[in-house]
Amino acid sequence: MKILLFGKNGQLGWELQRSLALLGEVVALSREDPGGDLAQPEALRQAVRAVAPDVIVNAAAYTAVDLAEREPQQAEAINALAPQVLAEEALSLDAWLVHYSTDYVFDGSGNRPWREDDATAPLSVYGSSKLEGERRIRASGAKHLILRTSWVYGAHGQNFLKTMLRLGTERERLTVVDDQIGAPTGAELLADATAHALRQATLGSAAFSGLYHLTASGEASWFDYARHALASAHAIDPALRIANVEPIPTSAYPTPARRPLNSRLDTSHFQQIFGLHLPDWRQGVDRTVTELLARR
Ligand SMILES: NC(=O)C1=CN([C@@H]2O[C@H](COP(=O)(O)OP(=O)(O)OC[C@H]3O[C@@H](n4cnc5c(N)ncnc54)[C@H](OP(=O)(O)O)[C@@H]3O)[C@@H](O)[C@H]2O)C=CC1
Ligand SMILES: Cc1cn([C@H]2C[C@H](O)[C@@H](COP(=O)(O)OP(=O)(O)O[C@H]3O[C@@H](C)C(=O)[C@@H](O)[C@H]3O)O2)c(=O)[nH]c1=O
Ligand SMILES: [Mg+2]
Repeated sequence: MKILLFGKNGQLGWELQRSLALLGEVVALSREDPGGDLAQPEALRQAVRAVAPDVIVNAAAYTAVDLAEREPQQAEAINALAPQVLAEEALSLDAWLVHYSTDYVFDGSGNRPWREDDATAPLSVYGSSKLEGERRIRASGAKHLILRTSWVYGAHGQNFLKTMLRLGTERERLTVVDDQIGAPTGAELLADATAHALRQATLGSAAFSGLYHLTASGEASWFDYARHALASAHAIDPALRIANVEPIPTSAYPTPARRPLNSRLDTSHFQQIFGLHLPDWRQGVDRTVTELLARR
């Protein structure tokens, strides 16, 4: 099996290079490689045709949530138009397309975990552009796995966990929002779960094609997450001085983009269809904190 991976240097792309290698030959591209730039649809199309993969995995995206409010066209080009091109090419090759989406497609109302068929209503440009990418893939007729995830972190790349470990060891005091609730999800878990699901889908049938929610289990506010990460770091290295983390409402942390309050995703469909267990979010956070501290 031949797999074409886009966005190989992102948090998730990095981990996918490892996980996908067990499934077949992986051709991995970054934005710098010819045909690897999602903002150049014609070159992208030619790259897919030249490789003629059995599976396309798209880990590239425009992920700068606040900046997207000022760059809606760039966000749309990368998060919506490029996925459509990939889907068109997947259809003509009869290949699978694996793509990722986000909790930010929801408006964050209520407190029940969102199911795949719940109504979407993004609050941000990033969320709208990701939703449009989903729609275009679903409309294409290509076999696809669209995996909606949330709050991704990893040892490779930039994320909230690394920011908290940095600020939390530089400052005396950190204030973090406690009214946005979701599930921190490790890029490692996401990549491994993708490979397991993809193996079943490719050995199985087009009946696996669809939209799935895929996150770690349990729930946390950003405040819970920050506090847990710093406590975990302190448990590993008691000599580390860590900030006092204080809860604040979203209203006390103004940002250009609005973010959902309820970002909980119901993953029971994914767990049931693919027979996979999703561990509690703390497990991956603890492992990554350990890895990051060992690197110092
Ligand atoms: N991060 C998160 O919290 C969440 C992410 N997701 C989704 O998961 C997927 C993976 O995200 P994640 O790994 O965390 O994101 P990252 O921001 O870590 O990685 C995204 C990658 O896409 C690359 N990229 C950006 N623009 C282009 C372009 N024009 N052409 C080619 N590559 C480009 C980036 O390259 P460069 O570094 O050069 O910009 C980067 O390597 C995305 O679909 C994202 O929307 C969903 C929920 C949460
Ligand atoms: C740095 C910082 C952030 N915050 C808040 C702001 C925000 O509400 C929340 C998280 O901040 P970030 O900017 O890291 O989060 P953000 O970039 O919005 O993260 C999102 O990225 C995209 C790509 C996704 O798809 C989402 O699932 C989600 O992970 O924490 C604090 O309250 N205190 C702080 O010191
Ligand atoms: Mg961010």
